Amino acid sequence: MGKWNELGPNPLFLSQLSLISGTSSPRRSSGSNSATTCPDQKRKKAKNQMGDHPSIPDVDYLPGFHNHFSSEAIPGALPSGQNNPLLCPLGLYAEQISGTSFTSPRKSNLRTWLYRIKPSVTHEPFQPRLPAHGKLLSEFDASNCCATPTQLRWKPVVIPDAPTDFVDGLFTMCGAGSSYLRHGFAIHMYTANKSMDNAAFCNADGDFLIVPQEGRLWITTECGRLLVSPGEVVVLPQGFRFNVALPDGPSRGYVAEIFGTHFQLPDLGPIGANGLAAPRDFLAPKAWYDDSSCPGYTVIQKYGGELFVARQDFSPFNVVAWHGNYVPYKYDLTKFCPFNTVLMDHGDPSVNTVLTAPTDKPGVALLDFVIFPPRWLVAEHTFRPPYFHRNCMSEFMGLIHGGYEAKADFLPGGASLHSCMTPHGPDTKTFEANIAQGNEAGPHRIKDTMAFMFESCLIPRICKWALNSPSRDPDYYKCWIGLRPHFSPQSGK
Ligand SMILES: O=C(O)Cc1cc(O)ccc1O
Ligand SMILES: [Fe+2]
Repeated sequence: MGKWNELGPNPLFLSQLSLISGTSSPRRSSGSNSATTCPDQKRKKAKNQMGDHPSIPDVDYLPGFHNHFSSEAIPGALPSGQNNPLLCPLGLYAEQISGTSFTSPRKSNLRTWLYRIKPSVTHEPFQPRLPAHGKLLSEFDASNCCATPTQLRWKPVVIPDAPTDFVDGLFTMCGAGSSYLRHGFAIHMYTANKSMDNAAFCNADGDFLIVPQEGRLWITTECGRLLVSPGEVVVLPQGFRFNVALPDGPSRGYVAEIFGTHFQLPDLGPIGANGLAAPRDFLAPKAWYDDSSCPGYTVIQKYGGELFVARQDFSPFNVVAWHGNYVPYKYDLTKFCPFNTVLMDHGDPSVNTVLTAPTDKPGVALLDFVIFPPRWLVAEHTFRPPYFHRNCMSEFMGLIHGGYEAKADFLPGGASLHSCMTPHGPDTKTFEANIAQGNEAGPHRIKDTMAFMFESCLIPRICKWALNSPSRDPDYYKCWIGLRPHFSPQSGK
């Protein structure tokens, strides 16, 4: 038996893993900034009162995109007038986290100053995490992946019954480039059912954009805490340590990872100064800290696609105050303000870009995050669903809930990949249904849906386990086979 079954981890492997790593019960933080011992006992009590999953306190956020924020869990914890005084207020340590090179132009420079109880460096040496995870990649070449131009679709991956946390439940689907060379992307998915125990994850390779599809994520970061529900997305920038707890248990979702750049808001061009995703709808956490000493806490670092662990005796979420513009943030997709045609023709999907990770070529994205939200379709004498097309960019799609306007059989939690120049478009059912409506179709509101696309200028290589997965739909191509000629040279139209 292998370490993994279908696209997820093998239960036997996971139980061995938790024995080896010595983790036991899900870890929640002490909550209020005062504990001096490991908060496991407190957490277990809270957990029993709440049933199987952690309770979520009310949290509020700082609005704005890439703003220069300041946040203090204790008033006066931020030094005034300088970043690293000889003695910081409250006896804290000053630590900077850089998201861009020190010398990046000011308009793209990202960094944050963290004021913490102990500095991050206070840990034992990193060791390879054993047994090897085996299903995460950040280098994509012919040795570990396959290339195929065929249209690919996957059914929703079953969430395992065996205890699986966010890290063990992550698996790469496809990607291109290299985290070492700071250019590329990876698309992962996750299925999980339990909170991370006494552990934080830290991705040295790139930024994660997480799209939960089932189950909320209660994410503790060094800047504070975020509750992320399906329908919202969260960006965890390169280098931040975070813990993912699952208040609803079974969880599934998608992750786009980008190497060498960060997400930004798209330019709006002729749309003007407003529209699409508004900066004020992006929410960063407020400072929150956990001063527990906690023997056996592990930091799991993804570095060059491999996982390493380091032990320390305290919670890494010990930042009492911070200021800067390099922060985790979340965004509620229902806040998106879509623009589109008001007369004819189907506009290109780029008009629905929420966030873009640029390359050095103007207008060419390493990775665009595009959504297909509820909206009115009003175009006259127009085929309204997505057109048939071949795109020089590659398109990975997922569905959070509802149906997708181009595909009758695309399921929430499923995925599809149409790579560079691979033909695709509406399936036979969608095409025939729209043609049958004729030119008289009135305004139509697309409702109760949220599909999305990760679109990249790089050609993705596909992980072997994704290609061979039982979740893959071998009959996907049949959705177009029924398209028949409507050609009628005598009709004049
Ligand atoms: O292929 C897809 O379904 C995504 C898509 C949607 C759309 O409205 C236009 C082009 C496109 O690639
Ligand atoms: Fe497409």
